Amino acid sequence: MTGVPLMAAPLMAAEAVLQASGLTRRFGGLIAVNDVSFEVRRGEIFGLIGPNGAGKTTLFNLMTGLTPPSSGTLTYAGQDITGQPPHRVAALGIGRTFQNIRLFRVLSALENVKIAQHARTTSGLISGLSGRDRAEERLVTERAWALLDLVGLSDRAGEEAGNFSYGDQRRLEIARALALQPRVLLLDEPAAGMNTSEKGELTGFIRRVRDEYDLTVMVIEHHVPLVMNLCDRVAVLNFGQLIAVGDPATVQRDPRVIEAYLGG
Ligand SMILES: Nc1ncnc2c1ncn2[C@@H]1O[C@H](COP(=O)(O)OP(=O)(O)OP(=O)(O)O)[C@@H](O)[C@H]1O
Repeated sequence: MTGVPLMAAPLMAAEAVLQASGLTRRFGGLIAVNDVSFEVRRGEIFGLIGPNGAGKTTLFNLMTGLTPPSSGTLTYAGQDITGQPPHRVAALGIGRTFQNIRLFRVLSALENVKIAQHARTTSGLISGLSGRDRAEERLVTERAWALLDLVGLSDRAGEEAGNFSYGDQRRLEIARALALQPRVLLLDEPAAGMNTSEKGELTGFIRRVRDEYDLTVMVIEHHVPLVMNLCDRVAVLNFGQLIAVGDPATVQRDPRVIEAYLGG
């Protein structure tokens, strides 16, 4: 995988955007992700569920370059991106949020989104913050407002991110991830810490973001009813192995899935 420039290729409808083939990750004697193969199709919302420690976050880390696989391959829009570092994976169009919120808590919502965008602009973070390139800075600010508007936080743009509720922080994280203009968005437990009404709004919100940005979405979520309602297809991991993939109704009836969740 050296010397070949990776280009973001145009995606066709109904094609596989992401393809994992035999993805495996060992940590010493533990196999956290074990020979996992699946594909995510363009435009779908693809859920990833499984009991604690099943390997879901490790799989996201493999897909975003944070953790290199022990074996197996990952293809994005027809290109082999196995083992690419996180910044290249992000530049190719795979964005993500994290289970543990990673906002700059003392910066405003607007500044958080602007900083994320500077990862993509020529002026960069430092000159962006000092306002050196004014034309680009104006564009970055306009885009940041548009993203805050999309996630319903434009009326709180000046507030420190650390003061926001979990729900608002998670929506701000999504705005930050979108600032990198991804085609695929991986959401790691977006409902974690949300109250009931925030959870209730999440399904409509994620669908709206998917539609407006023409995204493919992959989501890890523990709240099974939410996943079943939100996702077009669902994959289930158990002890690192993929035990089911399919539409929510079929997966929910699968005896291996029932056993994994209820312990037989
Ligand atoms: N860096 C690491 N070093 C060693 N073991 C790890 C590492 N990362 C994950 N693991 C182990 O791999 C297994 C899968 O962990 P992972 O966090 O991917 O599961 P998960 O399905 O996301 O769990 P949860 O739902 O609790 O977040 C666990 O046994 C975990 O302890």
